[in-house]
Amino acid sequence: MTLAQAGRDVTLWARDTGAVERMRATRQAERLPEIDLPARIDPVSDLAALFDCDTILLALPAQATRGFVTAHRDALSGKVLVACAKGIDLTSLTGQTAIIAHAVPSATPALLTGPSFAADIARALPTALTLACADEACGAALQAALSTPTLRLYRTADVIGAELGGALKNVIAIACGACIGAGLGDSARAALMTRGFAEMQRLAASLGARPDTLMGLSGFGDLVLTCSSELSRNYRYGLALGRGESFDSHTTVEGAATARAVTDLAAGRGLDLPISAVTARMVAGDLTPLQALDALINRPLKEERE
Ligand SMILES: NC(=O)C1=CN([C@@H]2O[C@H](COP(=O)(O)OP(=O)(O)OC[C@H]3O[C@@H](n4cnc5c(N)ncnc54)[C@H](OP(=O)(O)O)[C@@H]3O)[C@@H](O)[C@H]2O)C=CC1
Ligand SMILES: O=C(CO)COP(=O)(O)O
Repeated sequence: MTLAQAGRDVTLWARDTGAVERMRATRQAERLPEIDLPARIDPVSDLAALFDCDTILLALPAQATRGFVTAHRDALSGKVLVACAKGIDLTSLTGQTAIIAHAVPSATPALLTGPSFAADIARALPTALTLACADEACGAALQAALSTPTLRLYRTADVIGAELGGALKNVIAIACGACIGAGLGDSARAALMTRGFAEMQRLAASLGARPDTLMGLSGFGDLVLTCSSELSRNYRYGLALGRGESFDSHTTVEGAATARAVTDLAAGRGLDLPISAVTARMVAGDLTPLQALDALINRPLKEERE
């Protein structure tokens, strides 16, 4: 939307042919109601039109990326593939760019991440994001190509740090939602955000991320947004857990699978990540929010820096 508003031509592929036909007819997308699609967006359901593009932004749910890039590895060969999903793949326990590099070694993987709700960007509200690419020349070219008058991109070569920030904050957002949903208060949420951020930094460091990346838009920035806004699906899912309510199982809640992946990664590295661990157990239905609180608050006392 923002690229087309800025005068660039965009091909928008989706697998649902009915949804594509409705987009072409109404010039609106069902996921972004009441916002008109600019004329420069061309909605298509034909994969050949997608594969005509040299640069492709992949905005599938994180657990679907591996299947998609593997199924289309030949057609994606040599492309610049920009992952937009925020999650750790449960099968490989890797981030989105590693999945792309594994499935399509000739492609250049990159990542677009940071604090942003799709509806805000589509409405041309000001937004700042992180563009991560290990290939610095390609990263600079993408930064220029994808920035618009309302979307300001910052660049980094620390892809691991950027993707871990975006993935891990979703787990903490579920915990924060559960905290508020269970009536535990804003002070408790601030504690969860802060100690959750410490867990994000600990895991990211052990996987080779640069500490300053976690302090940026893709880490701290997105954590703040997702743990405090009811526009976030991860936060709303947590709210439902906290209130003991059901939640629409068709809604994409990336932190649910990533909480499990984080538990596996932490176990393999001997890391203690208690908030992520109880969140994974809440998501699995093994722990109520009050049992999770009990497990966290009664842990042995320690220094804050540990
Ligand atoms: N929405 C937002 O504000 C933001 C989202 N993101 C991230 O973007 C990613 C996608 O989120 P979002 O777009 O909101 O999710 P949605 O659930 O709204 O949309 C996912 C889209 O992916 C399609 N899809 C799912 N599986 C496949 C598949 N195997 N092959 C092809 N298409 C598939 C769905 O198609 P169908 O309708 O046919 O199921 C749907 O069009 C997530 O990782 C999210 O964290 C990041 C920042 C902001
Ligand atoms: O990543 C997002 C905001 O930056 C979107 O958050 P949700 O997936 O929780 O809706």
